Amino acid sequence: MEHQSEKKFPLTAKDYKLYEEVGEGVSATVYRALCIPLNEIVAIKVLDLEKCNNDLDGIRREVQTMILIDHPNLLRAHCSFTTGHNLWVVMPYMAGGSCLHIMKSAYPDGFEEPVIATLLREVLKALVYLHSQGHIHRDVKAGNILIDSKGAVKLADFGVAACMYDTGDRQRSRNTFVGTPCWMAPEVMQQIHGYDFKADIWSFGITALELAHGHAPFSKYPPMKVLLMTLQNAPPGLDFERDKRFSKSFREMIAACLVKDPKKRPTSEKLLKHLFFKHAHSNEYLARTILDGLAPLGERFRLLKAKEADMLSQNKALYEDKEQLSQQEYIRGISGWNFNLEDLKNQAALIQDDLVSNSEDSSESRKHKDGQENLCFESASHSKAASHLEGELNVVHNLEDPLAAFPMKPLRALKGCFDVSENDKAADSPSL
Ligand SMILES: Nc1ncnc2c1ncn2[C@@H]1O[C@H](COP(=O)(O)OP(=O)(O)OP(=O)(O)O)[C@@H](O)[C@H]1O
Repeated sequence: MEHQSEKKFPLTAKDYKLYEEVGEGVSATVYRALCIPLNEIVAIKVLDLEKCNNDLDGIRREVQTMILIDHPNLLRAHCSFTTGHNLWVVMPYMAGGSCLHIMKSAYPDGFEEPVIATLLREVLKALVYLHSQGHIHRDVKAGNILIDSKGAVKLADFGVAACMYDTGDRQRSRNTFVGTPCWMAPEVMQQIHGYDFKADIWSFGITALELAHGHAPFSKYPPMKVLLMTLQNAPPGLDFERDKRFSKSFREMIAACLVKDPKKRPTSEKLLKHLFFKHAHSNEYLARTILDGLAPLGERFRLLKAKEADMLSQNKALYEDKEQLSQQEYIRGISGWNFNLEDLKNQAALIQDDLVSNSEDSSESRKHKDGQENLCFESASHSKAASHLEGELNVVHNLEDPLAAFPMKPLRALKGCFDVSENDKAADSPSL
C-alpha cells in the first residue's frame, strides 16, 4: 500500500527498528519504533493477518481510512505494508498513550473536569470532521483517545469505522453489532433500523462518564447484562450526590448525548457549541496536568500488563471455561473486548420459553417491566435512573453464570431481537 504523507516513509520492515511494546488490542500489537532513514520515532501497529478471521476487507478499510483522513485530531497512518503474514501500519508515536492507560496508571477515579473538557473538545472536533466526511467512527472510547508528548489529542482506531455513503454490503454492515458493548448506542444493539453518526454521540457521552469515573458505566458486568441494562434502563448520567464535584454544564452535556432516541441527540457540530466546552484549555495544559511525572509509555504498559496477568491467574481457579474467562477479562475492564454476536445469540437461544413465562409473575420480573417501559418513555431524571439502576444491580448475585444475572422477560425480548434477519428489517415494530 502506498504512503500518503509528505515525508517518504519506507515500505520495508528492514528500515524500521522495533523497540518495546506500548499497546495491545484485540487484533494487533503496537510497538514504539525507529524509522531508520528518517531518524524519526514512530508507532507501528502489527496485525497478524492469519489471526484476523479473514476480515481483510475490514483491515483494508481501517488502513485506507487512516491514510485518507486529514485532521489534527485524528491519528493518521504514515504508510502501511505487509511483511510475512503481518501487516505493519506506521503512524505517529503518541508518547502519552491512551486516556484509558493514563487513567489506569495514575487516575483510577477519573480526571478533573477541565482536563475532561479539554480532551473531549479535541475528540469532538475529530467527530465533526469525520461526520462531515460521511464517516461514523463506531468505537469512541477512552482507549482510543491518544495523547502525544506535547498534549495533542488524537482519536484513533478505525478498525470499525463505517462510511455513511456506502451501499450494498458495506451499507448492510451498519445493521450489525460493531463496537464495544459499554459504549454502544441502544440503536446499534437493537439492530432494527440501522444507525447513523448519532451512534458516535452516544459513545461520546459514555466516554465522558468514563473519563469522569475512571471506567464506563456497567463496565463490571458481563456483555449480555450490559446490553440489557443499556436497552431497558434509563440512560446513565452523572449522579447528583456522588458527582457533586462536576458542574451543571457537564451533567447537561452528558444528558444531551445519552438520549435513547438518536434523533434527539445533538449533532457533533451542535454539541461542540455547548457551554461545557468553554472550560476547555490548551494542549500544553494537558501535558502539564496529566502527563508530567508519568513513566515512559512502554514501562507503564509493561506494569499494567503484569498486573492484569496477575489478576487473571488469580481468577483462573474460579473461572474455568473459556467463555467465563472472557467475561472475567471484561469485568477487569479490558477495553479491547468486542461484542461477539454469535456468543450472545447462543446465550439468548438457551433461554427456554417456559422458563421465561414461569418467571414473569415474580416480583423481579415486575421490577424489570418498568425498565422496559423506559425504552419508549425517556426518563428525564438521572437520579431516578440511578435508583432504578441500584435496583438492577441488587439482582446481580452470580456473575459467574452468564444468564443468572439477567431478568427473564427482557431476555425473551432480546431473543426476539436476535431473530431479526436481513429480511425482517422492514418490520416496523421493534421487538423491544
Ligand atoms: N500511535 C500510537 N502511539 C502510542 N500508542 C498507541 C498508538 N496506537 C495505539 N497505541 C496503543 O495501543 C493500543 C492498541 O491499539 P489499537 O487500539 O489500535 O489496537 P486494536 O487491536 O485496533 O484495538 P481495539 O480493537 O482493542 O480497540 C491502544 O489502546 C494504545 O494504548
